[in-house]
Amino acid sequence: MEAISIEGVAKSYGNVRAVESLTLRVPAGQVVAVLGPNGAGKSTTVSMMLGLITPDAGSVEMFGKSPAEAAATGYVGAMLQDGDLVPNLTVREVVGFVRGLYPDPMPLDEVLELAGLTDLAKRRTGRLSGGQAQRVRFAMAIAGAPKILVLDEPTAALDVESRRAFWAGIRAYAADGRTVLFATHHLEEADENADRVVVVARGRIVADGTPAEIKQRAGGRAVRFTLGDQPAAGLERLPAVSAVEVEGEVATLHTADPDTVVAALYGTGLKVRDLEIITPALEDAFLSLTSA
Ligand SMILES: Nc1ncnc2c1ncn2[C@@H]1O[C@H](COP(=O)(O)OP(=O)(O)OP(=O)(O)O)[C@@H](O)[C@H]1O
Repeated sequence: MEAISIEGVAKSYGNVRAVESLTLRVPAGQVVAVLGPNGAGKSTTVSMMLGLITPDAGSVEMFGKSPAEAAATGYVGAMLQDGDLVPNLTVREVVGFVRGLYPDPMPLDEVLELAGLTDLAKRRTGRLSGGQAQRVRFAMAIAGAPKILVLDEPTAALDVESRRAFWAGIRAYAADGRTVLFATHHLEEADENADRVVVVARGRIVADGTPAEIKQRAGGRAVRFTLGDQPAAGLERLPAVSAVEVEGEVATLHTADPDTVVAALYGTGLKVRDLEIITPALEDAFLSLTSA
């Protein structure tokens, strides 16, 4: 049975189509990144998975249960973008309280350890930094030992150091065969932490694969050289070229096969200077996938 089964869900707000007929099946034990730019429909999808929003069409099941049943039985734990913490309780009290709501929770000390909160257990939550408060939200999400953990842009408020610690905690949690789905708009975060990346744009899935496949699909490599004042016309028709960009005197030919492009380029009669083969930055690759 799939851990998460999202079948043809759709959601509009007035005339904004936030999610359009999205289907996603996640086997148990997979760590999936839902990657997309702002407004792509990630939060709406996550909210439908958790039963916080009812889809206009389609259905969601977690291990065969409805979102409401999955939440009630502790199958799913969630960390959303916001959510206030009760300020006058200690970290240990807050996490302990949430833990007490579940039928088969994780030992409290283990939760605090995984979330990096052991040393902060006696601190009142009103006195935590933004990053520390985010760790408490993570602890609350895993306290019930959910089989499925859903996180909506979990590191948005964290600095680099806290991000690293945070992802180490998630990976440790997932290592026990648990299923994790997280939304992010950082390709690097998806690349480093997910087994599978589902790219969402304008409410639809535009790519789905391993991080390596996604990078490959996003254009792979590029051949860059100084074109000077020679005409760029015709470069896009060279074999294996998927796209051409010219900026000032520099031309960039996107391709999955740079060797073929270089060979063809020398056959054009153009004067090619400063030739290099580059791997475009991950963010550029992501943009090329998500822009219409
Ligand atoms: N409550 C709402 N009322 C009206 N429109 C909404 C509402 N929530 C979301 N939208 C719109 O639906 C679309 C998808 O939004 P959603 O929050 O799901 O995207 P997202 O990918 O999570 O974006 P972000 O990364 O900015 O959180 C956007 O156009 C957004 O403006």
